Amino acid sequence: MPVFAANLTMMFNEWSFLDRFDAAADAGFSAVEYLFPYGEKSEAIADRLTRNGLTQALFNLPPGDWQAGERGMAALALRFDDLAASIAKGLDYAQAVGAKRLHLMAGLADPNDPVAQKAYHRSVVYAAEKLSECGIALLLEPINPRNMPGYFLNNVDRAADFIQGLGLSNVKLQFDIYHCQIIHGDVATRLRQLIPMTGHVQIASVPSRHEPDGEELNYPYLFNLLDELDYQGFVGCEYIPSGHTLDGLGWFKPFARR
Ligand SMILES: O=C(O)C(=O)CO
Repeated sequence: MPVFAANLTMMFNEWSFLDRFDAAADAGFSAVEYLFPYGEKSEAIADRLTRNGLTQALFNLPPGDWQAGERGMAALALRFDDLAASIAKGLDYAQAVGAKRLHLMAGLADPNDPVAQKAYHRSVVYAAEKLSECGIALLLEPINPRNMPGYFLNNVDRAADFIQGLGLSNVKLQFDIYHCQIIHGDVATRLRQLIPMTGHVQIASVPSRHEPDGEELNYPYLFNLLDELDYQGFVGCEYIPSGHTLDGLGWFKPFARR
């Protein structure tokens, strides 16, 4: 049975950020993820996790200036020093909250630009080494160009080739089924091929990015497939509830911790 992590950036927005941990646990989740923890003290997050018996599945390393439109720095050759500092900050948080997976965002850059490709390679190798010293996996996530126009890592197959070519044991694919369906389709076949290198899965309906219980993907089939493939990681619920978060959790009832 998949283990679901509530995405506290998108779900439980009816509560303040720290109270979302309590709300997710009350709703039966045993794990959480979110984009960024950096607006809170790591001790406060660690306290919410402990009191609720929650596992911190994943979060993102700092992405540069998000408000100004940055979406990561890994492919930006001129931002390497900022990237190195951001990895140190992310690692401090990860160790405080016990996270074993961190997502490195690539940034906005042309995927065919050799300068960006070289910068991305350098950044990923550097980040992988720093994270491996702490026993943490580095996740790379292809994101569809409709949600994030101009994003460097916008193709699942290219990301998989890149990870395979690197051959670093702690670098893993973040397989967001929503993004994969929009970019390529053929999700089940890609899951079968790529599950050995997949360190985290995320879900949402397509095209609306709502609860995984309608529209063009058959999630019950895909959840069974993850079991059949013996996927041992978390499944992050990175979806925008279509109404109140709790009203949309019917799909989750059979999986909820009691
Ligand atoms: O936009 C997304 O899908 C992300 O997970 C960004 O980290």
